[in-house]
Amino acid sequence: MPDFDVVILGAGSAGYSCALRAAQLGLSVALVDDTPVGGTCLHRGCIPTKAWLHAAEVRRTVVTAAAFGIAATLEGADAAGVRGYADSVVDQLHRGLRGLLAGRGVTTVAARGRLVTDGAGPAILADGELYRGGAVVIATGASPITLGLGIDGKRLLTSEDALRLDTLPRRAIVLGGGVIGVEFASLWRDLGVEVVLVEAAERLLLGEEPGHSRILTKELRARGVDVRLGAALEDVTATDDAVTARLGDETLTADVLLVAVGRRPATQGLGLEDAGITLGDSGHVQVDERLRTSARGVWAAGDVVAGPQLAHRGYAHGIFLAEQIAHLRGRLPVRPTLPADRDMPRITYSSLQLASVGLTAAEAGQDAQVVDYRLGGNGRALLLRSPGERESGVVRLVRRPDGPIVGVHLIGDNVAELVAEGALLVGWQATPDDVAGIVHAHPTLGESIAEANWALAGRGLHTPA
Ligand SMILES: Cc1cc2nc3c(=O)[nH]c(=O)nc-3n(C[C@H](O)[C@H](O)[C@H](O)COP(=O)(O)OP(=O)(O)OC[C@H]3O[C@@H](n4cnc5c(N)ncnc54)[C@H](O)[C@@H]3O)c2cc1C
Ligand SMILES: NC(=O)c1ccc[n+]([C@@H]2O[C@H](COP(=O)([O-])OP(=O)(O)OC[C@H]3O[C@@H](n4cnc5c(N)ncnc54)[C@H](O)[C@@H]3O)[C@@H](O)[C@H]2O)c1
Repeated sequence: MPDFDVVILGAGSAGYSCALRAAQLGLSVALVDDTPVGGTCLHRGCIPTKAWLHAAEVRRTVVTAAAFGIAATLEGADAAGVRGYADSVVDQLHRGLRGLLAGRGVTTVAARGRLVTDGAGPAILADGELYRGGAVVIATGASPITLGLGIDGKRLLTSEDALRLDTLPRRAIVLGGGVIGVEFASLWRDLGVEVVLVEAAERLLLGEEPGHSRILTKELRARGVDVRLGAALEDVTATDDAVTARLGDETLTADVLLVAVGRRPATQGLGLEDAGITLGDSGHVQVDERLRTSARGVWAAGDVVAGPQLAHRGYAHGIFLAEQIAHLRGRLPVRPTLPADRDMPRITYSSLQLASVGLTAAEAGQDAQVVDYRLGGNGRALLLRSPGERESGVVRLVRRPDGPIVGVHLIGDNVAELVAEGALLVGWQATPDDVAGIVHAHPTLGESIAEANWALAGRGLHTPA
């Protein structure tokens, strides 16, 4: 095999974005993965879960149609049908990605790989072939923590199994009230499943504003999810017929139990330590501020690097590394900048949705200025709720004293689409006065950001004096 400018191990969000950008900058690239290009996000994560969430929302729309004056009868929800819909979206994106990689001349290698180093520098060994790179990027992602629970894909599930079910469970236990647990609890409930959501901490979604966690918990409970906080499951047993688990004095019985207690970096068995790469206690690859590992010529990107595990962070890492490597080879005059983890927007696509970027009020400190604008005052937000549903949501802006906006925290229907404006406000370090003159169309959810800005600037329009 010829040498490449860049050899990338792992074709997920981080690896393939690095490949595409590097090829665009004129570098020769090999991309090694033993699964279809696109990684977790495309095949087992973001896209299929959002398809299931959307299908669940369609079912809920039918169930609540009468409240809008529309007569509709629900005949059922078909797991195979939802899977078919999810697969069709994944397939289309996968075909597009393969075409893009081929079109840019990226050499894709369908094989499991490992890092080797010798006197000639780093290389990836895959299928008995050595792919040597001027730069090697480790982007092998993460895999579910299973707590030794004996995942069987039928009764005891990871999120990947939950996306491949042939039939919907009647009853489900979801272990873990982080992003994956909350998204599955929400979508399964909307598909008619009885759900118990068990979280060890005292609230759901620990990284989010505590008040927003409370609103979400209340909303999930109102929709029938049995949310247990500060709770520990013991004695989990799966049989052919059911799964049981002890929760305090109670025994819970369900058709399936989803384990969603976090994901650990996939860094074992890759030859990393033999090649001189230092791993942290959590198994993450240790990198410096430019994503350099401790082995010369080897870089790391995405979920293998400690920090928020998000597809768009993977893209940001991949693009940054491609530009960094091109810069070092004199192909790009500008030295790129790595976006900070703090500026990564975060979204939980449950119903209600949570979306945020930047610092929470507590992180911003005691002297931070905080405004909460209730979406009950926003016409578009009210149109999206069924008549009679009380909680519309909240927009919270956090500002340094008379300084820039450092945090945007949203909860409500469809607020995920608003977080892009939040990312602009926080990323550009805008003050409320900087943006007070920008007109937002009516009636849109975006007006709620304008209202919250005006309130911070001391000139709220539709807010109490
Ligand atoms: C259920 C679920 C839902 C999610 N939803 C969202 C969401 O809505 N938004 C969001 O931003 N993030 C979401 N995520 C997180 C997101 O999927 C990850 O942050 C993202 O995929 C990380 O990209 P990556 O490139 O670092 O790793 P991955 O996408 O995991 O890619 C790593 C690749 O490396 C390959 N690989 C590993 N070892 C080897 C080896 N030895 N040889 C060859 N190939 C190897 C793997 O096969 C894989 O294809 C979700 C995750 C899950 C599990
Ligand atoms: N919409 C999105 O962006 C999205 C969607 C899904 C996943 N993801 C990414 O995937 C990663 C993994 O998600 P996750 O939800 O598995 O992990 P997580 O770390 O977000 O949440 C895990 C939760 O499980 C709880 N927990 C841990 N051990 C427990 C136990 N024994 N009993 C009960 N609760 C326990 C933790 O307190 C925590 O709240 C996340 O970091 C996230 O960034 C993102």
